Amino acid sequence: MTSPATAPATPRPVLVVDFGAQYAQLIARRVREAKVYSEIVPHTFTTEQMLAKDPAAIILSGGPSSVYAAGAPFVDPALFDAGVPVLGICYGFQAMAQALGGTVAQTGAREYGGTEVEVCSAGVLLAGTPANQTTWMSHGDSVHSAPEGFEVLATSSGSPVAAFEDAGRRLYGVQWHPEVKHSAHGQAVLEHFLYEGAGLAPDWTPGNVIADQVAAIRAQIGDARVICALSGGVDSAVAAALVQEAVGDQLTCVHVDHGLMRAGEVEQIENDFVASTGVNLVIRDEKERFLAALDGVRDPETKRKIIGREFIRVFEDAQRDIVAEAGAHGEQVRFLVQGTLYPDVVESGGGEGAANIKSHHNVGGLPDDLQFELVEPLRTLFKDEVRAVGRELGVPEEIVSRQPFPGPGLGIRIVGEVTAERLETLRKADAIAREELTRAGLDGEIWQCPVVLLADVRSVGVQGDGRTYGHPIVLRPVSSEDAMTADWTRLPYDVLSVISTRITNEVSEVNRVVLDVTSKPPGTIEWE
Ligand SMILES: Nc1ncnc2c1ncn2[C@@H]1O[C@H](COP(=O)(O)OP(=O)(O)OP(=O)(O)O)[C@@H](O)[C@H]1O
Ligand SMILES: O=c1[nH]c(=O)c2[nH+]cn([C@@H]3O[C@H](COP(=O)(O)O)[C@@H](O)[C@H]3O)c2[nH]1
Ligand SMILES: NC(=O)CC[C@H](N)C(=O)O
Ligand SMILES: [Mg+2]
Repeated sequence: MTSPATAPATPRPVLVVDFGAQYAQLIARRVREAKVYSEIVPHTFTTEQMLAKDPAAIILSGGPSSVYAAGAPFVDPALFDAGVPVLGICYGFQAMAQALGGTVAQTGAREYGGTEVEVCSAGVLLAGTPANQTTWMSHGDSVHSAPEGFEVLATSSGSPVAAFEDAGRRLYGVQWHPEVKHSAHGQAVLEHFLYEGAGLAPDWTPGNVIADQVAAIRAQIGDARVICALSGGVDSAVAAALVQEAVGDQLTCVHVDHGLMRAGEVEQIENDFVASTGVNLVIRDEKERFLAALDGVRDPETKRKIIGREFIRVFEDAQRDIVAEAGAHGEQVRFLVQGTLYPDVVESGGGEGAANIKSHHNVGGLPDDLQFELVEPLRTLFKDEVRAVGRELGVPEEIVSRQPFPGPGLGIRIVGEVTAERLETLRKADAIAREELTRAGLDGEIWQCPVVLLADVRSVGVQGDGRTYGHPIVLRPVSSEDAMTADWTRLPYDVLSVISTRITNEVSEVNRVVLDVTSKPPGTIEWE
């Protein structure tokens, strides 16, 4: 092994080959967490292009295709003869099996979410992990027989071969997603591949994100003025802090009060946020504008696109006002800072070949005629990495540890048309749920808890001996590491009971409260 003194400045990367996975970036990140340097490359890279990067190992990601379908991305079998250790995950595992002479087919038993696997031989990959373990799967195809020379390590009810390895050739594969925290021993599996399988040492520590970003922001913005879209949430607060660190008072933050915020939120930003961060903040009251733009709209993607477009129109107005205030010599504000994170990009179909699940207002929902140059210092990071950066920058803990709240706000938590009355109904129900969860001391356990109004659904109830025909409220408490996957939070029944009773007593339009017990996948966190 190379001694530190002679180690090259840029270590040999572990390449993550992206087959259009929702989780490719997550794989890279788990590798970085294991203190091994990692980069993502598209599956369109040829074997020569990959080998030109002198990879220390290669990980083949999952993906939406079926390996046996016409035109599906495939792995050049020559890759497996290059002497580079390879780990295949889900689609990558199936592609590897097929390329080396194994068989892949649909079993008819699809496995989504938590799945039990039975270890038949731990090998290198599963060494030291339990004989029965819960993994996170998301697949419809399975490997039926392993290629010659491979040992089968595990099986599940829907996967005759759920993991295999050929330790001699340093080739490994798993049907489940070890990069996902819900796979009980996922990180151990990755580390076994990296340390034992590929013989790598945990000697790469991430560079100083803050120093790098501050330098990059200075280079991008120079001495120009910049506005930051500030929601009061974690991401934009940390993005604003980074930009403030880089260019100081060239920055003005703009918060859009679109009428889709929860009870008390705008006041909180106006008072607490400014007091604790000292940012220069403009709040724009745009409630009427957003309600008018959403009038009659029921389709979730249309709502998202409208909200994304109106956000930008408001920032354009804000920049005109800032210029006007600066007088005749005021220059245009060309730069717009957004707290975009990597999951927003992936879910908007921004990852190589990844499917568009929903257009996040700040990515896929942006209008085509966008005039601003975007400054997005957090675009490759995940939430917990952003929180770490925020703490390092001294952003107050009550902001850094806040639960996420989506930019389109309650607009995508009303299933059906958004109206002022429905917003009021949802705001009341949401305030009750939040108050009771906080009172029960559960905020730290929950990633977030969307409260959703099924405005187009009505059901019969009985209240005060009379018939009611009201709307249901859905509680969607989830636990998650990074919002890429999630599980429903097992809240205590007595807390659920108090929330249900209070909502049906205090919010007259609601006569039923239901609990969403779906993991992600297959559900997403928000309903729209
Ligand atoms: N009401 C708003 N006013 C101004 N900008 C907003 C508003 N809502 C969202 N944004 C912008 O859109 C970005 C994405 O929103 P998102 O909710 O993902 O991030 P956040 O609010 O900063 O953090 P969190 O995920 O913790 O809620 C924000 O970082 C911010 O730049
Ligand atoms: O700023 C945002 N703009 C959006 O358009 C948006 N849509 C979803 N979310 C948040 O993203 C995370 C993942 O949500 P989903 O599982 O619903 O995709 C969850 O934390 C959601 O609250 C959004 N945030
Ligand atoms: N998540 C994946 O990689 C899925 C692989 C393949 N599309 C299947 O359904 O089996
Ligand atoms: Mg937010």
